[in-house]
Amino acid sequence: MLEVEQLSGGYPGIQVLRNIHFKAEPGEFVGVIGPNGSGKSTLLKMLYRELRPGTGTISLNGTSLDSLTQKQIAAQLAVLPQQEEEAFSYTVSEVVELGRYPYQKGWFGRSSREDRYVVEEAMRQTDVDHAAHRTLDQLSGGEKQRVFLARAMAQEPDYLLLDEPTNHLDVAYQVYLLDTLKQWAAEKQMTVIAAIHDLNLAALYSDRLLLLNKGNQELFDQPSIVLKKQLLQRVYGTALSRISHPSVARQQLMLEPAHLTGDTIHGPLENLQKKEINDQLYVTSALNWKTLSSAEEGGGFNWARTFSLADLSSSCLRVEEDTDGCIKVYTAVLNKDTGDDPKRPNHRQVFVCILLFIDSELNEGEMAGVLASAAEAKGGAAADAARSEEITLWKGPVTVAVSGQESSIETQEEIRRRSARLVYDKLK
Ligand SMILES: Nc1ncnc2c1ncn2[C@@H]1O[C@H](COP(=O)(O)OP(=O)(O)OP(=O)(O)O)[C@@H](O)[C@H]1O
Repeated sequence: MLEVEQLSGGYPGIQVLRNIHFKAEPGEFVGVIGPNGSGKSTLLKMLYRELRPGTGTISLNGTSLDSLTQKQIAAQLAVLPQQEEEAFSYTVSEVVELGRYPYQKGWFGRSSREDRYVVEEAMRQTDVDHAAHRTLDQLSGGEKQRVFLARAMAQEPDYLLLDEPTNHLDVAYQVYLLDTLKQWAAEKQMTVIAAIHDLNLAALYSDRLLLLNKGNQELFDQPSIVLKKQLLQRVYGTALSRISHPSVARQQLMLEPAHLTGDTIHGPLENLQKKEINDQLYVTSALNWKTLSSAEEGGGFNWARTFSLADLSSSCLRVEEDTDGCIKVYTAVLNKDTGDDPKRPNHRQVFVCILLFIDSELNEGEMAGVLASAAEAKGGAAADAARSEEITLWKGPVTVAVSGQESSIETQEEIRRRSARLVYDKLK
């Protein structure tokens, strides 16, 4: 276990860190996050003893770093610093071999067969084995980063400290590197402590996060607790939104660029326009609407400013629109004769497309509620039609689009009720 207690200090005449205290368990991945200059690199430097703390202690498995020699520390703890000042005339395999130094005995320690195996394995896992005999100055930034990671892995550490490990890496290698670290951490019960700028990567890979703010420990806890919108907005001083990752159980943070926010238009419902393009009828808007659609293709949540409404080439098409306060509904109803079935001569298919525009701020759950109410109203209209006519089969999507602006309607319940009524009235 790596334990940090009451750690303070920094550089000559500059106090950077104040009272940092946390414990990292074997196999745990701890992400260190915080704004530029908050002290992430300074903390890591203290953990790998490039800097001595002013006060406080750092211990590995209960033994203070102060009572260990540099070689004893290197046998347990490996580092991937932010900037490497290596002699670039070394070859890749020579650099990775340096990782075996803590295990070699005597002044001229020679590589054992095991050393060579570990070096080759580390180069293979970081995908630099093909460049084993090239010198570092012939490699790209990302390739060099992977060579230094291979060197750290060749050290077979119990603790791995990384300062911005995904710097220089393309997205595929970022995921590959962090997946590999996670796997190593679990298999070898290695503790990983990584300073990471990218909050989304930190959220995806960290078991716990240490959030630093101006040298102080703001919070040390699970990602779902640390990555809170209000807290991060205060610490980083920028607007962001928190959402659930669409496919894995983690939170993600979305930035809100100034040129895209404030996308507000006065009276967006009046600015909706019907347009005919190539026999298709569309509704278009100057505003980006957040949408939820039950369409089989392109369904789910989205952003859109052009909405397909109906196919105009059909002769029996009815298109209607209606507005009620901050809600506008478009319905397109297309009757399709399917009278070629002798057992059901009057059987008709009705294709219905519903577009509901709501000039209001609804969250995703509330949008789903409106969509469900509209679909229920459509079902009610279909049942009424089936009673008075021959058998009909109603198909077609419901789409709810919200402007995200303040609304004149006070309750979500009212929005649902009015939406359902508009849909039912237009279809019956
Ligand atoms: N060698 C140094 N001498 C004096 N002050 C330093 C030195 N290195 C860093 N600092 C200062 O210490 C503070 C913390 O820097 P540090 O590099 O630890 O921050 P960081 O969180 O890693 O930042 P970044 O996200 O920009 O990498 C900063 O104010 C920085 O200017």
